[in-house]
Amino acid sequence: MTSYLLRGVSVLGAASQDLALVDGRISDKLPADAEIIDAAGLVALPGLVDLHTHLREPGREDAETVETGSRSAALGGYTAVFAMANTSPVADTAGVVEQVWRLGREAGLVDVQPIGAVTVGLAGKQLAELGAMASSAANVRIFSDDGHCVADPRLMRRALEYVKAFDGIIAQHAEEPRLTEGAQMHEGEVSTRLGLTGWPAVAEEAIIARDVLLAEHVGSRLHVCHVSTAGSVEVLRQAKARGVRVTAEVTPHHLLLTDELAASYDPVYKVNPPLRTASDVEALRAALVEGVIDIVATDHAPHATEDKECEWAYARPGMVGLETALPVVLSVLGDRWDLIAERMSRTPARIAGLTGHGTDLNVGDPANLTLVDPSARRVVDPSELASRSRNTPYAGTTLPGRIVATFLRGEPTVLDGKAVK
Ligand SMILES: NC(=O)N[C@@H](CC(=O)O)C(=O)O
Ligand SMILES: [Zn+2]
Repeated sequence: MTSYLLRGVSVLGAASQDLALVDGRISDKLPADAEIIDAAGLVALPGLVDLHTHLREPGREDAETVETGSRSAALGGYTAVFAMANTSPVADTAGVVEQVWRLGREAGLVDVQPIGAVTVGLAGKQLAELGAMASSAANVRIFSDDGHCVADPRLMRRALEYVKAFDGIIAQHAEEPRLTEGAQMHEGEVSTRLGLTGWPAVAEEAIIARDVLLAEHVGSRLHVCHVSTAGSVEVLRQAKARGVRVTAEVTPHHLLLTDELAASYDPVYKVNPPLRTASDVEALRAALVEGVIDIVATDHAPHATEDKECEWAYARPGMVGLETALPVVLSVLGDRWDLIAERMSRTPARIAGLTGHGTDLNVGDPANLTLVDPSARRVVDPSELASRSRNTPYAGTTLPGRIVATFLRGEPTVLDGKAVK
C-alpha cells in the first residue's frame, strides 16, 4: 500500500505541517518511499459524511448508481454516505439493504451505509423488518421513509419504540401530507403571485412538533431530515432545551436559495421541502452556526433528464448536491474550518455511530480525509459532474473552494480534482 506525505498542509486551518498517511492511518513516521503531494495552501478536513443521499440503485440506474453516486461523493470530499431507502424495490428488507451495502463495497469509493425503510414499501401502513435490517450485514441503524412522511402517529410511535432497543434512529421527512396535497412550491407571497399551490411551512413544523413529543414520550432518537423553515428551528430549539433526543439536518440549497427562483418556472428549482423565503434562509444559517441544526446533509436527489426537463407541475422534486455541498457551505460559513468539520463530518459520524470517520485527524486515526483549495473558485458546469444526473441548481454559478484530493483509509479516491477510478 502506497504511503503519502501531504507536504505543507493546513489541518483544519492550522499552521502548515507535513501529514503522513501510512497503512491507512495518519502517522508520525515519514517513510522514505512515500509519494509526496504538494499540499501548500490546501486545507485538510476529516472526510465528509452525508446522512442523506439518494443513490437510486436498485431501480433507477439511469439516474444514479451506487458507483456513480459514490464517485460524485468522493469528488465532493465525502468518505461516507448514507443511502436513502426510496429505491425500487424499496430498501425495506435485509436483502435490499445488503445489496446496496455490497454494491458500495464493490465500488470502494466511499463507505456506503444503507438506511432502511420504516414502513413496508414506504406505504406508511405497516412497520418494515427493522430488526432484520439492523442485524443484517449492512448493520442498519437509521431508518427513514424519506420522500414520504411517516404520517400515522401510532406507527411513528411504534417505530421509535422498536429502534430504541438497539439505539436506532428514525429519520423523518416532516411533511403533513394533508396540508401539502397538490403543492408545487412554498406557500407564500411568491406562490400567490405565480398561482401555484403552496406547501405551507406549518406542514413541516406540525410534524416536527408532534415527533419531538413522541420521541420524548418514548425516550428514543429522532432525526429530522432537511429542515427548511424558521418555525421548525424554534420547535427544535425548545425540544433540545428540554433534553429531547432529537437531531436535525439542513441542506446546502436551503442555506442558499429562495422561493423567488420558482418564478423562472425552471423545474431545476423544484425540491422537497421547497425552497423557502429569505428570512427562513437566515434562520437556518443562524441555527446551523448555533447548533440547533446539527448537520448539513446534501439530500442529493439525482433525476433523469425526462423527469426534470418538463413542465414544473410534472417534474420530480430534487437536486443533485454531493459535488457542490462543500463549496456552497463555504460560501455561507466562510473558512470556519472547525465549524465546517463539525457540521459536515464529525457530528454526522457521531449521530450515525460511524467510527473511523469524522476524526480530528490525529496520529493513529484512519486516514479518511479530504484536501480543499480554499482560494480556488469554480464555475459549476453540469456536464462535468460525475453524478449520472445533471439537475444542479448551480449551473453557471461561481462557487468558492475546490476539492483537490480525497482519501479513504489512506487510499486516494480523488487526486488533482479527478476521480482515481
Ligand atoms: N428531496 C427531494 O426533493 N426528493 C427526494 C426525496 C426527499 O428527500 O424528500 C428524492 O428522492 O428525489
Ligand atoms: Zn425528504
